[in-house]
This record gives sequence, structure tokens and C-alpha cells, in this order.
Amino acid sequence: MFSNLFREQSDERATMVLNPVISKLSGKLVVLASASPRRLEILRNAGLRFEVVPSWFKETLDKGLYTAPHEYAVETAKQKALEVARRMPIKHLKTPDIVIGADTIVSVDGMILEKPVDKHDAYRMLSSLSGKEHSVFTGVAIVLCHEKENEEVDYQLIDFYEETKVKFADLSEDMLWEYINSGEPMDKAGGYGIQALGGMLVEYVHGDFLNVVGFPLNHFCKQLDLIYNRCTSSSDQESASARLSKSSPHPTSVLTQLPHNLTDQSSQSPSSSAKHNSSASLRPNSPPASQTHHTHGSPSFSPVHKAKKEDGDSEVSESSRMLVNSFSKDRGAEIIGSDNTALPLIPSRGQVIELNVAREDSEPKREDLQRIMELMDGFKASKALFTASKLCVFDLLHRSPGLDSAQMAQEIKASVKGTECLLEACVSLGLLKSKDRKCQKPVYENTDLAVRFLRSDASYSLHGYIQHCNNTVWPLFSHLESAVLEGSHQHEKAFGKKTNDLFQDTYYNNQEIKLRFMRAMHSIAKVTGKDVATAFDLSTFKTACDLGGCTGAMAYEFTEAHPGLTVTVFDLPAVVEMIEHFRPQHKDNRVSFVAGDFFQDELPKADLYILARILHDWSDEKVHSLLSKIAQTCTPGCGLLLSEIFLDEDRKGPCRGLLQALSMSVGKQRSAAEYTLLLKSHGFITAHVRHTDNLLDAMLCIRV
Ligand SMILES: Cc1cn([C@@H]2O[C@H](COP(=O)(O)OP(=O)(O)OP(=O)(O)O)[C@@H](O)[C@H]2O)c(=O)[nH]c1=O
Repeated sequence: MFSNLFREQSDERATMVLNPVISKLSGKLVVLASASPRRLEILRNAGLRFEVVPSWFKETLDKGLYTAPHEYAVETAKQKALEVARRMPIKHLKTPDIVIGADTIVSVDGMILEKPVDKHDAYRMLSSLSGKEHSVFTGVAIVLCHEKENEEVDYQLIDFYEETKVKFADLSEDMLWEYINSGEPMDKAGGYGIQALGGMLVEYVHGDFLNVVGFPLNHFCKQLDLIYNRCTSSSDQESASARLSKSSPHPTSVLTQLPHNLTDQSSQSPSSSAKHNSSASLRPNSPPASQTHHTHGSPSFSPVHKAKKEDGDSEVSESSRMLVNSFSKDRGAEIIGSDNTALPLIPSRGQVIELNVAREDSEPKREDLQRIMELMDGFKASKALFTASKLCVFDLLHRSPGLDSAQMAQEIKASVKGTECLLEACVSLGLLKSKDRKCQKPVYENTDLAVRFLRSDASYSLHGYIQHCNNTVWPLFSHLESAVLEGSHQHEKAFGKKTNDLFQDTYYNNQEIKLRFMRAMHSIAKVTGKDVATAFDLSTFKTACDLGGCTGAMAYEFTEAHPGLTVTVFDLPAVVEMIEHFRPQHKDNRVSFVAGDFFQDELPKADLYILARILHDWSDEKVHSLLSKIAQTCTPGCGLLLSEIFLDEDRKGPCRGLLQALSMSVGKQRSAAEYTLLLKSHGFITAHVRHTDNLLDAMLCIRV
């Protein structure tokens, strides 16, 4: 059934047109490290020529070690591919050019489901999926092998994953057993095959269908495109790679100098004799699957999207589509809006807003109008948030929940009418809750959102950043038109004075403004720090230096996540003298502060340099001068962890990064490939890129 459904074309010319990367692989020895007939078929139908060498890696990694299910799938995929990449030169006496490994898992209620071990296991899995939405993750690893003259092989690893949401109908006992007795569930993750009988159990699929079947083809092609078309060719790419000798089947010791994510991790996995456990709970602190990543796959397989095209809205023309964001580099795209789902004002990475606007002269559709109106009202909503935050509404309601508008007006020394309007607007924005009282004005309380992020003393408070937006970003954006016309920032118009050095002139020459700016940086680092700090395995690094690390909020996340790491925060004397205001309650002696200017002074020595939200602020000249300084200080093998918003390669998203670029600062926003090239010009090779799904992405580079 699957074959007939998907075996459509294998004309090589067609695949070249559709995806020039597949043709780049012709003449290379491509190996699929998988025994899955579905993966074989998906790749073969895409026109790829390859050999199949099933991996011997036992899927027994300890699931409890992973905080999110996709991490487990990616790690298993890596181990499968690496096992084949290492075995082939020894056992098959040939070295492949590329090895592809994949691992598909189903995640429901914090559990990871793999292939059932028997019928009862299948029953347990399928009944846990009945009537619910679950996620299917496929982790993919691409290992590029470069054979050298001395019989050593360089391995370069690229990995990614894709998530698809699937909802099952309610399954009766009879249906369950009939399906199990068909035998179909046994070799499939979660105990079902969506491409065959299992398709009858499914109510909807959001995301890449082929990802559920076992291989996210679309995302894979995008990765190949990045490797072969966007970056320099792999042959001339010096890789921060694992050097393995053909004669050494257990090369762990050779690899210990290298970044951990490129090393042989099989030594950490449980012994292959460990009992195969096809499902296990994630670590207790891991979020439920529904709260982790919401990335969806290829739009062309999304039933929602397809249905729209099929019912053929003949009125829908290409030009009437509003694509606010396109497929992101490392993730699939979620199509929102075309089925009346709520549209976010600012789409996040990977979200495509697609409005099917009818012909120009036909009656306007409500949702189309709504989108425009929302964009027009966006600034009012921002300003309502800024004002309520500035007037300490959320702090007051935290201390005294249940104030009415008159009591609040008294507290914030404002008019009753104005306060009432502000409180009502905050209710409509989901920041406050109102409780009605008989014949009296309602009383107000914080929503969970406000409790968590808007109170100034909350652990993850954004109060500081909100004040920065109100005091600095808002005035700059009120001069956006001039900024666009002139192509330069508008500090002088907004603040009445010229700036030569943004930080010194704008933020650090007034104590109050400095503290406010530091609070802003602190709150952003607090909410993003953990994701950046845990983006990579850094266990091979012992000392790190966070350049421009401000209050140390990010540094503390790094020491928390990496027990063997000490971090020096290096920032201007004006900053370091204020850090007592921000010391955490439990002082961590592994974080220390050194005052200095990273453009002028000697940098502290470290194995790993962290540049989080630094480069986008500075001119190319300054960026080059800083990077060459870091490169000179680093010895080969040292790391550079860069964290910024990475623009999609086609510069169509994420929206937040593109909006930030409008401030026309002397710096610029870049994509991961642009950062890769920039860093490469200073002798750093990008080993790994992570889109964290939080506000900042991250890249780990190694000095060669
Ligand atoms: C949800 C779902 C899964 N699958 C298959 O489930 C196996 C997962 O197991 P794996 O461990 O990722 O792969 P494998 O089959 O053991 O092969 P290998 O990678 O060599 O270990 C793969 O086959 C997939 O197609 C389907 O065919 N249809 C579906 O709807």
C-alpha cells in the first residue's frame, strides 16, 4: 500500500529540478544505516542512490538521561549512523562518503514509545494513544566521512529532528485487538503504521507525514542543501571532527580532546546486554510532550493545507497568499491561519501565516481583516503592557490580590477612569483576571502569565526587559520612518544626544539608566540562559569566559548545567561594579567577574568563549576585531559558543529577528550560515547549530 502510494517518480531530471542537492550526492557512496523498509523506500523514491547497511547499535540508551524526547531520538540516530560509519572501513574495507541514520519514536504523556516487544506491549501503547494527540519525533544524523592519506577518517556530524502531531480516534477494545492481530504494529514505533491499516486510526496529522512514516524527507533535503549548496563544499571544509583510525574500533581515547557532541558516546550508553525497554518515562523535570517543541513538517503533506488546495478555492491565487514566515532552516513550518486558527501577532520560528484572501473586489473575509487590525493594534497592546508594568500593577496585585479599580488608582496615584481602562485592557490581553461582584465594580488578580513573568521579583521576571522596551526601544521605533529613510539608528532624535559608543554613551554614563539596562539584560538572560547553556554537551570544557556577560545570569546557568565548568564573566568596569545588585541567593563560587573592555584589554584565558547577544550590536569592523582577538587567545580545540537569533537562510523569519533589525543599529542580524562563514574566517569551524525554540539560538564552534 505504502509503495503504491508513494512510488510516483524516480526520473532523475525531476529530482534535480525539485532538489538540486540530491544530484550533488551522485557519485558519492551514500549509506543508509537503517533496516527500516520505509526509510529505504522514502529515500529511493526521492531519487537517492545508496547502499543499505543496517546499524548494529542497540537502542538501549537510558531515556531517563534526556529531558526531552527528541534528544533521545537524535542521540539514537547519531549512534546508529556512527556505528556504521566506523564499521564500514574495517569490515567492508570501504569508507562511505555519507552515512544516514534515523530513529523514530512516539511520545505521549511524557513517555517514549518505541517498537512493541509483544502483543501486550502493543496493546499498552495503542491504548495509551487512543483518543489523544501525540507527537512523533524522528531524529536524523548525517555523518560525513573524509578519508585521509594516513588511513584515518575524519567524521563530521550533522543532526536534526522533526516533530509531527498525530491524533488518534477513540479505539474500542475490538478495534485494538483486530489491529494488533493484523501483525502490523510489531515493527513500528508506537505500535502503528500510519501508511497502512494504522491510517484508519488517525483523526488528524499536523506536520510532515513522512516524518511519521520514518523519515522527514523535506527537512533532510533542506539540511543537505545547507551542507552542499549554502556552505563551502565539504571537501574543503576543515572539520572539527572525530579522527578515527581504521584500525581502531574503539577510538574513545583519541576523541577525548574533541567537543563531546562529536565524540563516541557509545561508551556512556548502557551495555548492549541491558534489557531492551521499549518505553520509559522521561526525567521528572521534563515538560510534557505538548509543551516542548511545536515544529511541524512539510506543508505539502499537511492535511489542513492540502484540503484547502483541494477544495480548490479557485479564487485563491499565489499572489493573494501572505507568507509572513517561511520554512525555517532547522525545523518544519507550521501553517496557521488558513483554517481559522488563531493568528499570533508575531509568528514564531517556523510558523507560516497563510491568509487565503479572496479576489480583490469580493467581500472581505473576517479573519483577513482581523489580521491587519491586529497588526495595527499591536502597538497599543505593547504600550498597555509597558504602562501597567511601569506603574507596578502586577506587583501590587501580587501583594494585594483583589483590588478594584478605585483602590488600584489610589495605589498607583492615577485617575480612576484611566486605571479602569488599563485594568480592563490588561484583562482582555490575558495579563489580568477580573472577578465580578454583585452591584459593585469587579476586582482584579494576576493571571499565571503575570505571576510568572510580569512581577518584578519573579524568578523569570521580564520586568527589566519590558522597561527597557518602554524606555529605549519604543522611542527608537517611534522614529522608524526616519530610520528606514536614512538607513541609520535614531538615537539622536529619540534621546537628544549623539552616540559614538552605544553602551558607554547611552546606557552606562548614568547610574539609573545603567541599572535599568542591566536589569533588562538580566531578565533576558534569565529566561533564555538555560536553553543556551544546555544546547550542547560541554563536558570537555573546564573553563569558560562569558564576554559581555553582564550580571552573570547566563554564567550561572552554565555552571548549573555543567558541574565541571567554571565561568569568568568579562564586562566593562561600569558593569562589574554593579553586580552585587544581581548576585543570586546561593552564591556560586564557580562564577567570577573580571572588569575590562573586550575590544581593548587582554581577554581572560579559557577553553570556551561565550558570546551571547553580543555580535548583532556591533559594526562589521568591531565584530572582526573582537573575533580575531578571541581567535588569537584561543588554542586549537578551544570552543566558541555563539548565541543570537539566527535568521532563516532565506531571511523570511523569524519575525522577531527581522523586527529587531529595524532598529538600524550599527550591527546586523545574521543567519546561522552567515555566522558560520564569519567565524570560519577567524579559524572557527561550526560543529553544531541549535535552534532552541526560545528567544535565542546557539552555535558551538571549535578553533582549528
Ligand atoms: C509511527 C510509525 C513508525 N513506523 C516505523 O517504525 C520504525 C521505528 O523504529 P526505528 O527504531 O526508528 O527504526 P527501525 O525500523 O528499527 O530501523 P533502524 O533504523 O535500522 O533501526 C521505523 O521503521 C518506521 O518506519 C512506520 O512504519 N509507520 C508509522 O506510522
